[in-house]
Amino acid sequence: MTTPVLEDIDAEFPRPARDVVERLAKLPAANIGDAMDRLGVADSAIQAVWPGARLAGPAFTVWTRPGDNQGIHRALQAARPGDVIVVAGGGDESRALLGELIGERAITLGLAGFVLDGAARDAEALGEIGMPVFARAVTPAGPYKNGPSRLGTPIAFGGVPVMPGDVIVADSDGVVVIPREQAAAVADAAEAVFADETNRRAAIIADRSK
Ligand SMILES: O=C([O-])CC(=O)C(=O)O
Ligand SMILES: [Mg+2]
Repeated sequence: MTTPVLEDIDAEFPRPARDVVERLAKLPAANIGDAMDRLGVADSAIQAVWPGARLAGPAFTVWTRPGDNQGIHRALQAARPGDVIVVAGGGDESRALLGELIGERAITLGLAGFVLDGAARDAEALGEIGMPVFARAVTPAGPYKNGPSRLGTPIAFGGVPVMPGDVIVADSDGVVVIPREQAAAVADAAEAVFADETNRRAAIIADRSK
């Protein structure tokens, strides 16, 4: 399989409408999962590496050899502001694929954040700079940088298929993947779930004081 050249990925990257991403960004991942028949939820072992991290944006997909971050360095040259870099890293927990240096570069580029089917490091510093990162583990062990890697291809992420341009939403419950073609319909359905749960919660609280 050949690797598409970076310029082609940037030109052809099928990103979703920005307003749909903004609507999904306001919703809990749990409500979005419920709105997709409770599917599209990545492995629950993939969690925020600092408390309160959340992100939403179009997926810029990376496949990498486990424990190797060449693909992330390449992605930093091709991703656009607002993108979420989604890394299929084989579930490796032994080597951190990124830390605060890559986090700082992502801030410069205006990226929304990273979700890793692999590990991260420098978790405290990532929290201090406010760069959202979701990972399977944290470890001080650093990555190799030799590849191979692939950008902009379909990947499996935490057991969920991800195409470039699918919408990623992640919060303190974990990571959900919304297929790009369904994003507007899922936003409608998830807003309805959120409204219903808000009303039911208010009713539970009202009952308490009776
Ligand atoms: O050294 C690396 O490639 C990963 C790392 O810790 C950083 O990005 O800060
Ligand atoms: Mg570091």
